[in-house]
Amino acid sequence: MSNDPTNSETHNEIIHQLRLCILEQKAIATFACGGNIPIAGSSDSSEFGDATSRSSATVSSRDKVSTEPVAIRWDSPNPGKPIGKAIFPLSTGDAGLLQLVSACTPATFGRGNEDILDETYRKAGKLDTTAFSTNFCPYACGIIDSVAQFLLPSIGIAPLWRGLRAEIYKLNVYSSPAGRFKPHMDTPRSEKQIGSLVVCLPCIHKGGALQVRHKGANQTFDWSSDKSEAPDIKWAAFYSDCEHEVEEVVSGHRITLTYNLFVERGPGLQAGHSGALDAKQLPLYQIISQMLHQQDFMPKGGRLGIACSHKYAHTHQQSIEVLPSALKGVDMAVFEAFQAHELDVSLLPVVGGGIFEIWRNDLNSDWEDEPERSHQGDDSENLPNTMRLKRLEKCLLRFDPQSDYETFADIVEDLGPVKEHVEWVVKARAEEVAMAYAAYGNNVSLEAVYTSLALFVDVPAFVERQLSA
Ligand SMILES: O=C(O)CCC(=O)C(=O)O
Ligand SMILES: [Fe+2]
Repeated sequence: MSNDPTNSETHNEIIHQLRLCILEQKAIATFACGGNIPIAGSSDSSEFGDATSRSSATVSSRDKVSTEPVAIRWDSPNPGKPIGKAIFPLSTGDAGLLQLVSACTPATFGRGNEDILDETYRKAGKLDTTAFSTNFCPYACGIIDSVAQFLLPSIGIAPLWRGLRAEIYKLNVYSSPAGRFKPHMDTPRSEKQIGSLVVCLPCIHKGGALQVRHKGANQTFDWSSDKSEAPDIKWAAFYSDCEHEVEEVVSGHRITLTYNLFVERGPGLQAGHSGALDAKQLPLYQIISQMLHQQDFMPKGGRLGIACSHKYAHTHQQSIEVLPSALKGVDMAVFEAFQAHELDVSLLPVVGGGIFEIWRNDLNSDWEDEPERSHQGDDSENLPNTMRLKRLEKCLLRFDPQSDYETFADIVEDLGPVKEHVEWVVKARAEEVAMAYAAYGNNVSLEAVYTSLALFVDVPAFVERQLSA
């Protein structure tokens, strides 16, 4: 047996169990959900709206959920008729439909830091929110409540920012032939953005399935419809760091409203009683309990590292404020399971190029207070960690004109590794590490970029552990 207690068999077995449990949670975690809402009056439609999780479980509402026909009004280029109007469901050939389609302008997308119009990558029409209005409300028909349940489950730590707010973003039309949007991530518009919602208005079309992917798993939302079906509204929501694409539309027009989803302070959570889920029921909770009870597991204490499954929108000022409440799905579950044992858990950006380096800091500490120093020459190895984080934050703002760094490798080379021992339970894959801004986004954003985070758990020495359960 090894003399080094951190390499004991028990230690290794516990790390192994933790890893298996976290990976299993990641593999079954929800990253997208969707449903349908009948239009009031189309009584032969399925009676209830439903929301479908990744495991295909169907959640039906007891109360009939339906919505009024959806009106869209838009600024029309026709001087004789400056406001256009269409009421959905619409049928192919409807004059209002053709006017709406022709009022749209071509939709662009973000590639690197450029706004691109390339119809081989994205062929769609768009109206900005300044150019249209609608009576459709995703709150009134229960979509936002369903999305919050699937994508923002609240557990026990009384996060203040666990409400969900939807902000309408665009009206899009994907028409045959060739309407499509190839793989991309949705560009975050602030550090509070957690997801995207797409609402498909009833208009007959074929093709145009939305594919959403995360960690090798795929969910398909195919809203093709024909005359034999009662018209309804279809919707899907997903974490916006998930890669997704709209396949080619082969006939008709696929008309959507898109919304950005933000975490906000939620009423009811402020009192600290979210209560929806019990952290003690999380599978990971028991394994952590066993871990803490083992005398030869980190007897002198130590630090565990667990790479997050999702990427997070990062801005200079506010990301510190919103995390951990903006944690997505499985990342929140892992966070909660450790927090429920009253362990210190911090969330830090992870940077690496083959090796993994951590820019260590307590995100709550005021690193802006650190005195400025000159960083010339090779002094960067000696920088205090607070300075490293400060400089990293600057670099993460890729569009910051002050930043001298051209590539991520430059930053790593300049700042050098932080030599702190971390026992990695789950490592980030090299290609996922650091400034994981999407090469293809649905827009160019100067406000926020995606970054990779890891959870770091400080395990106290055995004699200091508070062993309850
Ligand atoms: O229409 C859809 O299903 C998704 C559209 C999309 O990905 C986007 O607008 O960014
Ligand atoms: Fe998108």
